[in-house]
Amino acid sequence: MILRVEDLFFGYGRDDVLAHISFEVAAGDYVGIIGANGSGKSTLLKCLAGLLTGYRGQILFDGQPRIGYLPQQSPEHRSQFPISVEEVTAMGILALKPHPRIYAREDKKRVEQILKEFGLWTVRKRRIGELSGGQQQRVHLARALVTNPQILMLDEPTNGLDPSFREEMFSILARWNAEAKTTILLVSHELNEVAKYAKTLLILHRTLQYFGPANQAESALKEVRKNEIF
Ligand SMILES: Nc1ncnc2c1ncn2[C@@H]1O[C@H](COP(=O)(O)OP(=O)(O)OP(=O)(O)O)[C@@H](O)[C@H]1O
Repeated sequence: MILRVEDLFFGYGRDDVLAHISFEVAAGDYVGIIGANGSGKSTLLKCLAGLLTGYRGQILFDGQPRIGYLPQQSPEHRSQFPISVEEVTAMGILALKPHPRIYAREDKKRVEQILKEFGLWTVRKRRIGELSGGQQQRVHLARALVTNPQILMLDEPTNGLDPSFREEMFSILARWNAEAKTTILLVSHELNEVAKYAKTLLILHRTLQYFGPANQAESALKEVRKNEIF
């Protein structure tokens, strides 16, 4: 068990967006989080990533795992910030360091390694905003993975990407899950891909509708499809 959630409640205002959420994630699992628009998926992920406080209930990790987080981005929010691919990736490492944030030789090596792995080495000096949407998302993923996190949380990472980049994103995640044993929590609307790659499904609609093996989620998935919430 790497993560346990016990009777989680969260509301932005008076009404709860999440209620009575309890589940346990085993180390090395790949959890697909699905549900209708507004069902609380991003909110749940932000609570788990430590970005939202003020929830009730418990979110317990085994030890202090490094967490990689990829926020939701829409194509119209692509970065115009004048920062290079290499700098964005290095920020993944620097963000974890205490002040003063010294960029050591081994950090530079690690950044080089991940940029090469993600096919970004040749564009490392380019401003991130000059890249295609798919390439930008690859940079964000490299930034989230450069510290070898034990848990990777992603909020609709294929949003706005064309099918070839979508497929690439799903296979990169599957490879990290299989080889590096990275535990993955993925919010996605790509129901077919999630059902194909995730080992566990979490279906949310303010409360937990289903949490269990993806290959036994047939009737829960039928319900989701019947209600045309995708
Ligand atoms: N910062 C916020 N302040 C107030 N309400 C919010 C905020 N963020 C989300 N909400 C509300 O909380 C509810 C759940 O939103 P959330 O973004 O978690 O859903 P979601 O399942 O991720 O939706 P989508 O699939 O559309 O991304 C929605 O009713 C939304 O309007």
